[in-house]
Amino acid sequence: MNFKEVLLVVNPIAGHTDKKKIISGIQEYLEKSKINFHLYSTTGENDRENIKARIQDHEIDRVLVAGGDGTINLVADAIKDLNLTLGILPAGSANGLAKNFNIPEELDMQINAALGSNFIDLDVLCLNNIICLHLSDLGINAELIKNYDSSAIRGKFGYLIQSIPTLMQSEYPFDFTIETEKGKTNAQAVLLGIANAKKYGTGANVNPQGVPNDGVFEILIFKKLSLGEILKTLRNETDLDPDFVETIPAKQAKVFSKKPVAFQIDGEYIGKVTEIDIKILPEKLRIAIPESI
Ligand SMILES: Nc1ncnc2c1ncn2[C@@H]1O[C@H](COP(=O)(O)OP(=O)(O)OP(=O)(O)O)[C@@H](O)[C@H]1O
Repeated sequence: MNFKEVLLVVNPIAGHTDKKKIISGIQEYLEKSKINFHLYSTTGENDRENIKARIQDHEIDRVLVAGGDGTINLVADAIKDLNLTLGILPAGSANGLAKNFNIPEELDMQINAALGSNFIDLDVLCLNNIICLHLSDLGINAELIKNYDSSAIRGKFGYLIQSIPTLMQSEYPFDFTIETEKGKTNAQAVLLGIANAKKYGTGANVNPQGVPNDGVFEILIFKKLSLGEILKTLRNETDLDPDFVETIPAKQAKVFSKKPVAFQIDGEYIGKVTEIDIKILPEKLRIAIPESI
C-alpha cells in the first residue's frame, strides 16, 4: 500500500445505524498493515474546515468516509484540491453514489475496495458554487427531501411516508428554460435532474447513458409522473419513453425556473431557486472502487 496515514470521516447519524463495526473493521485492517488510523466524527458544524485541518496536521494520504451522499459530498469538497484518493463505506439512508459503483454490501469487501488500488477519476460538477458528485434536482424530489428533513421519522420509511403529502402540496409542473453550449430549450417538468451518474439511491436507473468520468453531465427533464416508467427505471430498463424523460447532455449549462423551485444537491436540500449555473470543475476526484463496475 502506498499510503501511511488514513483518516476515516464518520457521520454518526447517517442512516441511523451504529458505525462501531465499520470503525473497528478499518482499524483492525490498518493495524495489520502497520498503517496509522485517524478518526473524525462529524458534528454538522464546521466539519469541512475540521477535516481539512486533520488532513494537514497528520499528513493524511488516504481518506475514507462512512456516511450517506451528504457526507461524501462534504468530504469530497474538503479534499477536492488536495490530490487525495477517497474510499467509500456506504452508511446513509440511500447511498446513491455507492449504488453507481456497485460497492458491495459486505463490510470486508467494502474495506478492501476503499483501501484498494482500483480507481475512478470522477467528474465533479459545480452547481451555484456547491459541488455535486452524483445527482441533483429541482422539483418534487427536492420537495420530498425538504419534507423528510423536517419530519421526525428517518430512514427509507421516512421518505415513503412523506411522498404522498409532498405530491399533494407540490405546485408542479414547473416551467424551465435550459441553456447549454448547444442551445436553448423550454420545458415543463415535474422534476429536472442534473446527473453525473446513472442511478438514484433507490437503484432507479434514470440516466442510463450517464458515465461519471466522461466530462459530460446530463440534464433530465421528467415531463410527467408515470408509474410504469418509474418501475422500468427500478428494473434497470434503459428504453425509457421520451414522453416521460428527455435527456440533454452538456458540458456547461444554466437553468432558469419561472417560479422559485425546491433544489437539492446529492440528497441535501439547498432551498428554493430560480436560476442554476452548472459547470464541471477542472479537477477530478479519485475514488477507490471495487475491481469490476
Ligand atoms: N453529528 C451530527 N449530528 C447531526 N447532524 C449531523 C451530524 N453530522 C453530520 N450531520 C448532518 O448529516 C447530514 C448528511 O447526512 P448523510 O446524507 O450523509 O446521511 P443520510 O443517512 O443520507 O442522512 P439522512 O438520514 O438525513 O437521509 C448533513 O446534513 C449534516 O449536516
